Amino acid sequence: MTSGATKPKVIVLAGTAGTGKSTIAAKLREIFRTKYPDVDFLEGDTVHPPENIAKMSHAIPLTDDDRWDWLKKVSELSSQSAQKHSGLWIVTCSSLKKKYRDLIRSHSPETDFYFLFLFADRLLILDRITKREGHFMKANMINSQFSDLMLPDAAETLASTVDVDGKSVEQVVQECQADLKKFVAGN
Ligand SMILES: Nc1ncnc2c1ncn2[C@@H]1O[C@H](COP(=O)(O)OP(=O)(O)OP(=O)(O)O)[C@@H](O)[C@H]1O
Ligand SMILES: O=C(O)[C@H](O)[C@@H](O)[C@H](O)[C@H](O)CO
Repeated sequence: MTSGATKPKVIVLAGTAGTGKSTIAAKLREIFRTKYPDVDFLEGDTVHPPENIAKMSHAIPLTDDDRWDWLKKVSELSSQSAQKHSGLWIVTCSSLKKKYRDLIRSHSPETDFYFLFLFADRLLILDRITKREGHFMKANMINSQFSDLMLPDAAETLASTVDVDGKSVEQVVQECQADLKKFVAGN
């Protein structure tokens, strides 16, 4: 646990496949290292059970039941990492539905989670995923990702959405930093 009354903080880079979660997580890590030297990020995809990866590789969308244990693991591992590494951690995790975010939060109540959604229109994501090589997630999964997607509304606290359409990585990073300013500085 970190000192004082501050809870450990986890930034969850959320959104459908191909929105730039890993790209932006790596940039934010470099930025936040000036204040949190030990901060790093967990790639949520690396803790999926092999059955989930096999399903997605065969273009079979995951169900809620496929996702529960994975979401608990994402919650646990990132919360523990925040506690061990100067109080801040980053994780990439689609977190598509509100009930998934609720589970991540309630599974590690000792930690504050901020869900930062990256969002772009389906056609842009389709184009990116079609061009991306060597990833298990293929373009034929995009429709199911969008039908599960439930962006946070104004009533959901510690959550926001950055529209990435037509924006460079640098522009997206700037908007993410602005959204996270209060969360990261609030200690
Ligand atoms: N703002 C941007 N402009 C143009 N291309 C981008 C931008 N952000 C990311 N990309 C590119 O889009 C592709 C998807 O990015 P990335 O792998 O970071 O997304 P992701 O959300 O982590 O995907 P997944 O969840 O499927 O692993 C990559 O080829 C990346 O280089
Ligand atoms: O909830 C899901 O369906 C999955 O997490 C996917 O979103 C992928 O793991 C990820 O985005 C990689 O493309």
